[in-house]
Amino acid sequence: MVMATTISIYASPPSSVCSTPHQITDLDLTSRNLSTSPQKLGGLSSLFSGKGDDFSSLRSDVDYKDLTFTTSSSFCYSPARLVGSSYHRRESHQSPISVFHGPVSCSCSPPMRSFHGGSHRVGANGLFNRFVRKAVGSCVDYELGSDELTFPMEDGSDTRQPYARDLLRRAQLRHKIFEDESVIKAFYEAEKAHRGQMRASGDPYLQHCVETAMLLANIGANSTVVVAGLLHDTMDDSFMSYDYILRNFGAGVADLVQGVSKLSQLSKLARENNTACKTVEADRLHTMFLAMADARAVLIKLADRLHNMMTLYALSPVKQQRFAKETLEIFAPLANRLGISKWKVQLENLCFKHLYPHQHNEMSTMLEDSFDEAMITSAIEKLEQALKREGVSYHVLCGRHKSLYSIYSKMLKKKLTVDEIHDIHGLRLIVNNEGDCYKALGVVHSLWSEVPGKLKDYITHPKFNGYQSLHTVVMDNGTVPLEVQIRTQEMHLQAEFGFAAHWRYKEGDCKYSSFVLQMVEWARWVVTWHCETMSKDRTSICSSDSIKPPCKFPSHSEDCPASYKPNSSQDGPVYVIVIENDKMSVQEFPASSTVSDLLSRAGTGSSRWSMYGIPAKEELRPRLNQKPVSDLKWKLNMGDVVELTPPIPDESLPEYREEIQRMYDQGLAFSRPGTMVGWGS
Ligand SMILES: Nc1nc2c(ncn2[C@@H]2O[C@H](COP(=O)(O)OP(=O)(O)OP(=O)(O)O)[C@@H](O)[C@H]2O)c(=O)[nH]1
Ligand SMILES: Nc1ncnc2c1ncn2[C@@H]1O[C@H](COP(=O)(O)OP(=O)(O)OP(=O)(O)O)[C@@H](O)[C@H]1O
Repeated sequence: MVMATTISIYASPPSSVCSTPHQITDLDLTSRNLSTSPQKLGGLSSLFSGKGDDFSSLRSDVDYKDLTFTTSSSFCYSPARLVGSSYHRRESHQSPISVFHGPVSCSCSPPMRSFHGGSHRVGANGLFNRFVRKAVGSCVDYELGSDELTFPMEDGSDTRQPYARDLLRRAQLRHKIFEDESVIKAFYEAEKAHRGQMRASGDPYLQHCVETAMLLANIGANSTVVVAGLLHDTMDDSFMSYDYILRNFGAGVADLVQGVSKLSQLSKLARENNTACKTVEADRLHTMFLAMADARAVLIKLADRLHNMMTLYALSPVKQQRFAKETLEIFAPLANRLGISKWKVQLENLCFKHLYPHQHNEMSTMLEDSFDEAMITSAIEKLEQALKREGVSYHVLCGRHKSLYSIYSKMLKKKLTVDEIHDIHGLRLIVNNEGDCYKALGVVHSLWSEVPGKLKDYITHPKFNGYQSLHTVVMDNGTVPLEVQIRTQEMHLQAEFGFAAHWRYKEGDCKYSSFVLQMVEWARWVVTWHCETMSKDRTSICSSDSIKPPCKFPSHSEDCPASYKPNSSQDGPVYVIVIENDKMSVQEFPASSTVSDLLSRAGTGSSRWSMYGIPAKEELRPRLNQKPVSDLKWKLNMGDVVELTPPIPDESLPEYREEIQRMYDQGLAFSRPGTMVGWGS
C-alpha cells in the first residue's frame, strides 16, 4: 500500500528513503526506498499516485508509485536537489488521479465485442484471418497496406471512442511522455486494434496496454519502448502485422513488439508444461529470454507481467496459481537480473500472496507495525545532520525496508525467526573515499548503539567475489535493529554491476558461464541506457575502470566480447526448446550445433536406418519454429523451438488411414465440387 512520507519529494514510494548530496550514479533500478540528495537526483521521479488493487495489507506490497533508478530502492529527499533537477520537471507530470484503478466509467466504455481468449496470429493464414476479421467485426484491416491512420489525432474530434480519449487524457496527466506524438499515435493504434476486447477483470483491453506503457514510462523508458509497450499485444491479440507496425512506427518498434510476442509464446509454452519448476530449465529460460530478444523486449514483457499480476484476482484460482508460479520462477529473477528491483519486489510479493496466502497473511500481520517508514526517514535525517556536523561528505544516503517475501525467504533459508532478521530496516551510505567510509562508521556508532558481533569490514577483507563495504547493525531507539552499509562509489558499482553484483549474490553465481554473465551485464546496460538515469550519469559511472563497460555505450564495437547480439556468432551455448512426446524441455547445445545434433540426442536411441537412408531418428520429422526442416544441417539459434513428432507405429497405420479417409470424405462432402478443403494447403 502507499505510504505518505513527509520528506519524500518522490511522492513517497513505499519503503525507502535516500539523500544524495552530489549525484546518484548507481544504476539500481530499484524499489521502495527513501533517499536524500542535496544536489541532484539521478533517480527517476515519475510516480504513480495510484496504488495496487487489493495490496493494502502491507506497504511492501505493490504500489504504483515510483520506480526509481536511484541507488537501490530509495526515498530521496533534499531541499537542494529540488532546484532545476530533472526530478522537478518530472514531478510536475504527476497527477493525483490514477489511470490504473477501477474500470473505465460505464458511460465511456468501449463497445463490447469480446472475442478474447484465443490468439489469432497474423500471417499464418490470410484466408482464415480475413474470415475471423469479418466474423468478429474487427474494424481494421491491417493487410490493406494503408499507411494512413484512420483515427483523428486532434483532441476532441474522436467522438466515437470517448472512453479512449478519457484514458489518454488521464495517462497524459500522469506522465508527459503520453503527450509525445508517436505515443499518441500508438495509443490510438492500440485502441483500434483492441477495440471491443475486454479483460477478464471487465476492463477494456486498452487499459492493460496503457498500464503496461505507464509502468515503462515510470522507470524512465524512452518513447520507442513506451510505444512498443502500448502495442505489445497487437500482433498476438489483434490482426496488426509486423509490416504494419514497421510502416507506421519503424523497425525499432516493430522488432520490439515481435520480440515481446515471441517471449509471450515461449512463456505460454513453459507455463503449460510447467517447465519453470525445474531449476536448471528455469535458469536456461531466463538466459534464453535475455539472449533471444532485445533486452528492452524483456523489459516490456516484465511490465506486461507485472500488470497482469496486479490484476490476477480476475482469473480462476487454477490460473492464478499457474501465473504466480511462473512469475516467481521466471519473471521475478529476470527483473532482478536486469536490475529493476522495484519490479522484482512487487512481483515477488504478489506471487507470495497468491502462492502462500497463509504465510503471507501471517507475515503481514506480524510485520505491520515494523514497516515503519517514518523510522527510516528519521534515521536518514539524523545521520545526514551528524555527517554534516562531522564534515563527512557523501554521494547517496538511502534506506529501504526489506520486502515481505525477502524476509520470508531469508527466514526459510537461514532458519531464523523474524526477530533474528537484522536488516528489515537498512540504510546505505555512499561516500567519496575509503577514509570517509571509516569516518562515517564512527559517526554511525556515535549516534546509535552497536549490536555486538555484527560489524563486518569487507573493505579490509573483501569477499571472495570482490565485494567491498562496511556493514554494521545498530539499535534505533534501543529496540529496532538498523543495518547500515557504507561504501565508496566504486565499491557500489562493483556491488551492482561487477562480479559481486547483487543478482549473482542472490542467485549464487558459481553455476554461470562467462557467456551468461556477459549477457546479463549487457542486458542491464542496455536497459539502463534506455532509461533516464543512465543517459545522465554514464560519464561518472564510466570513470571507474573496474566496472567500465568494455566499449562505448550505447553500441559495442563489432569485436567486443560483451557485445552479445541475438543470432550473432557466439562461443556461448544456445538454448533450444524441444517438444517431444508433448513434453517440453529447454536444452543446451554448444554454439554452431545443428538440427542433426539435436536429433542425435533425441528419441529413445534407435540406431537403425530407415528406408530413405537416414537414421530412424530423422523419422521424428522435426519442425523448427513451426516449419518442417528440410536441411538437417540447419544451425540452431537461441530460442528456437523444435518439435519432434514420433514415427507412426506400423500397427497403427490402418487406423490412421481409416481416420484420414473419414476426414477426407467429410471434407469433400462440405466443399464445393472440385475444391479441396483442408488438404494440400
Ligand atoms: N551486491 C552484493 N551485496 C552483498 C554481498 N554480500 C553481502 N551483501 C549485502 O550485504 C548484506 C549483509 O551481508 P553480510 O553482512 O555478509 O550478512 P550475512 O552474513 O549475509 O548475514 P545477515 O547479517 O543475516 O544478513 C546482504 O544482505 C547484502 O545486501 C555481495 O557479494 N554482493
Ligand atoms: N542496508 C541497506 N540499505 C539500502 N539498501 C539495501 C540495504 N541492504 C540491501 N539493500 C538493497 O535492497 C534491495 C533488496 O535486497 P534484499 O533485502 O532483498 O536482500 P539483501 O538484504 O541484499 O540480501 P539477504 O536477504 O540475503 O540478506 C537490494 O537492491 C539491495 O541492494
